[in-house]
Order: sequence, then structure tokens, then C-alpha cells
Amino acid sequence: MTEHNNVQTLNQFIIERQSDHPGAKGELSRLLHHVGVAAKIVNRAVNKAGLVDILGDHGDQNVQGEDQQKLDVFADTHFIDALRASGECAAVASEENEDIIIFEDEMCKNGKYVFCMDPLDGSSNIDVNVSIGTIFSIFERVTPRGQVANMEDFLQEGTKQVAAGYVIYGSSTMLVYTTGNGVNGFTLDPSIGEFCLSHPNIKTPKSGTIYSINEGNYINFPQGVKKYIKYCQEKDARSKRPFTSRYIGSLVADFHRNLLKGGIFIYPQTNKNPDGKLRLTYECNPVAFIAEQAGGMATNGDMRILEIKPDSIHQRVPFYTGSTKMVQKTEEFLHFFNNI
Ligand SMILES: O=P(O)(O)OC[C@H]1O[C@](O)(COP(=O)(O)O)[C@@H](O)[C@@H]1O
Ligand SMILES: [Mg+2]
Ligand SMILES: [Mg+2]
Repeated sequence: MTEHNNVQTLNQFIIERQSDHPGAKGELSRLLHHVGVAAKIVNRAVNKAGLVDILGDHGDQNVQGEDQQKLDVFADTHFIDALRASGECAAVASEENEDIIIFEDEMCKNGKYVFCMDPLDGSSNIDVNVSIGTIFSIFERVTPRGQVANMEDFLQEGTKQVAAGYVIYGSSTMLVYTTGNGVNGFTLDPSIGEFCLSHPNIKTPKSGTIYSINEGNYINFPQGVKKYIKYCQEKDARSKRPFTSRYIGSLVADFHRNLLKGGIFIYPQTNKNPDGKLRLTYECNPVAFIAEQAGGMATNGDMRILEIKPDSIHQRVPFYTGSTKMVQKTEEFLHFFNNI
């Protein structure tokens, strides 16, 4: 196995790319650096999860009515601590907290950014050693620096994101992010404890042969989605169908696979969840920013996810994302069957 000596670490890359943003003073760089620090702390716990008391229920429920896992709370706590320590973040919205967490100390009150996060994505897979992740989205605040941040700072369209990304705790641990100039992936090298550039300038294929959806909810799906699944399963050599069904049940892992190989991830509205299951501000917006920056697409079946103006930090939306031609085909089916 050859090790690459001229690897670029995340910190080197962040500083080098600072020049992409005229007038940058390093605030976003410091914030991204602290995201990397928190990801390493969570990664260390995930890697030895069975050996430390971090598996299983935490005993409380979050605002979504879901049983919080110990690792949900561990990740939430450590990301919040790292964001506060950065001094660049004025407040945080998290899946694990009903309200926004406002940092009151002077340094953070003067912070330029706010942070939305799903500290631990794929919670149903934590105890069974299947890939899980962290998802994040960063906005420049709209309230004046020096004042305490408020909800207004978080209810911005996804098009206003200054950075977004995810960490995948899988067979290797990767951090994938964008600041609006393409998508880059970094793999954690445990021997040096650094994220190193391994996937520069990720581009997703315009079309693919993988579809990812929880077919266990099939009877509750809109007609258009049911028809699209049938379309994926029909034989047609010209369009390489039947496609392959792959579903891990962790958004980060399902999206990451399809991003690299080409494919579509769908979590539609269902009779049970008329607005879908996934949350706009800390799951769909950041993933959508990555998808678009990699040449893919992300919609609610009708409009760009990034153009939806959130009305609450825990708002749910139907989610269709991945290779452009596959998302467009799904929208055709949804419109044809008037599901939109
Ligand atoms: O079990 P289901 O209904 O298919 O839902 C799986 C989806 O729910 C999620 O687990 C929700 O995220 P959290 O684990 O962060 O709550 C996604 O990662 C995943 O895509
Ligand atoms: Mg999630
Ligand atoms: Mg979560």
C-alpha cells in the first residue's frame, strides 16, 4: 500500500481556499477547523462504541418525539462545545434541541455565523455498526454582530448557506463539504489524526443506476413515486434498467454512495408523514447544497430545496436528490400523477 507523502490536510486546504472569498478574515476557516475537531472527537467514540457506554437509548425524547440515543447527545454536546470554542458562531440549531442555543459570551455574541446541525444522522443504525454521520449548514447571521442571535438568523433560504457538509463515520471517516466553489472530500488518517484531501472536486454522474428509498412505506407513497419505483424495476437495456435498489437507512451514507456512483435518494411525503420525514434546515439544505455543487439536483418533488424559505428549524420536507436526470424523471412522474 503506497502512502501519499504530499497529502493536503483539511486545515491547509481551508486556509488555501480562503482566497476564494475576497475580504475573508479567517472566521469561516476557524469555524470549519472546529467542525473538524468535533468530528474527530465523535469519530473516536464511534470507533469504540461497543467498548464504552455510548450505545443505546439516552432515556429522553427529542422535539421530534424520537428516543434520543446516547451518541445523539454525545455528538450534540461535543459539536456545541467546539462551536462555542471557535468564537465565530453566535448560535446553533440542532435536531436534538427544541430551541436554538444562543451563545451569550461576548466573543460568540460577536460571531459572524450561525450553525444548523444534525449531530448524529442515521440513529437507527448506531447500535448495529452501520455507517452513520453528522450533517451541518452554516449561514452568515442577519442580526447585527454584538447582539444575541435569534430565530431570524436560522430561517434563511438554503441559497444563503456560506458552507455545508457532512461527516460519514463508515469503514473510513470522511468529511465532505462545500463553500460554494465545488465539493471536496477528506479522509481521516488515524495515524496522523488529520483529515486529508482524498476526493478533490467531486462531481456526481448526470445519471445512475441506483435508487434509494424505504420501500417498506410503499403503500403510503404518492402514486408518482410508486410509478417511478416500477419504472426503476422494469427491464430496458438502453437505459440500463432495472436499476439496483440500495437503502442503508442513514441519509448521509445513502447520499454519499449515490453522490460518488450516480443514483437517486428519495424520502417522499407519505400518508403518515404528509411533509416527509427529513428536516429542511439541518438535513435537506446542507445535502442539497452539496448535491448542486457536485452537479446534481435536490427538490421537494416540485421546487429546489434551496429556494424553500423555512418557517421553523425542525420543518420537514419531501426530499428527492441525486443525479439530475433521475430527479427530473421522478418529477415528471409526480407531475403526471398530480402528486404535486
Ligand atoms: O427508517 P426510515 O423511515 O427509512 O428513515 C431513515 C431516515 O431517517 C434518518 O435516520 C433521520 O435522521 P436521524 O437519524 O438524524 O434522526 C435518516 O438518516 C434516514 O435517511
Ligand atoms: Mg438525520
Ligand atoms: Mg440525527
